[in-house]
Amino acid sequence: MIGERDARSSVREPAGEGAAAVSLRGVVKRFGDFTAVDGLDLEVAPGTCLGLLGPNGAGKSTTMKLLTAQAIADEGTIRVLGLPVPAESKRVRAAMGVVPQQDNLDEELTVRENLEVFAHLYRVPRRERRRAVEDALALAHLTGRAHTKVDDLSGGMRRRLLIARGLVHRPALVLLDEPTVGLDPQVRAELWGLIDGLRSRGTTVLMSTHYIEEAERLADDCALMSRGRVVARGAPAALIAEHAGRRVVEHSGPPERLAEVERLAHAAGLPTRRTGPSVSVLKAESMPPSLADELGPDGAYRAATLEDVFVVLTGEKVE
Ligand SMILES: Nc1ncnc2c1ncn2[C@@H]1O[C@H](COP(=O)(O)OP(=O)(O)OP(=O)(O)O)[C@@H](O)[C@H]1O
Repeated sequence: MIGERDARSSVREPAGEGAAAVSLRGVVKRFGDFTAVDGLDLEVAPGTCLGLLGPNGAGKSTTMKLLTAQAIADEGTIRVLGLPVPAESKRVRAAMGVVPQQDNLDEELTVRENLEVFAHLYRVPRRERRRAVEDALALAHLTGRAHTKVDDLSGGMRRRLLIARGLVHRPALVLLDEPTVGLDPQVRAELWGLIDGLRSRGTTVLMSTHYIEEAERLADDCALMSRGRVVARGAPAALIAEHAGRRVVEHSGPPERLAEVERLAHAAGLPTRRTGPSVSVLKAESMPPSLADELGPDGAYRAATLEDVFVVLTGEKVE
């Protein structure tokens, strides 16, 4: 029988040259009559950070749960670090780090004790445990708080500890489910620094988020999910270029004026999105001069963003 430690070292390198760290093919997950994940194909290259982006209910959390076998797919195949899931889910769970959306830290224990418990659970060898805990403390900038009880930490510190706890065994792959949801901008920026640091260590990161800026800042590659499927995939800049072009022109006015702008833009094959009391025409750089004349000179030009792509492809507003 293979030991936990052997299991860890054998899955550290995914099988085969360039093999994906995570691979889902044709994955379907239903809850009763409702299909939450609907034929999902997704691969994450080793050493990259993939942002799984999508509106509420798109199926991001369910996808994460399928990777840890907390949910079992009805159809399709899943491989994580070269191993099939759920068949090898125990080995897979030992080899990866999972940072849940919900804070489930042990409030009675200190920061260090929380990390020690997980180092033990993840079977970090006894002689390496102290070092592993020190490294995790340093990574999360919590060395000075090692003896503080979790109960006495700020929200941002708790979230950093939650991430550090998922990293204490130096996993090759980390799953981050909405790592900064509900946090204030300053704490969010702190966590972005921490997550960025993982990439420089060569850790593969799969991060779900519905914050566009988070994906834009951190992800090498984004998979945009809507209704259980990936509707677009690529580096943020490439997605913007493909779906929103370089420039966007915003026209404001009463509802009938907005509807007219939309009609003219669509007739010319240009996508649009509503932004409050205005309508944005995407790919404005390819607008025929005759259309520019018809729309008039009152438009405000700006650079296209990933948010434009998100809204156009998912039909959802950004929070
Ligand atoms: N255990 C369950 N039973 C029934 N329906 C579920 C269950 N888990 C998820 N769903 C439904 O599946 C859909 C996808 O949910 P999921 O949590 O994966 O979305 P998400 O993209 O992570 O959204 P959020 O950002 O809101 O977490 C939702 O409509 C949700 O209500």
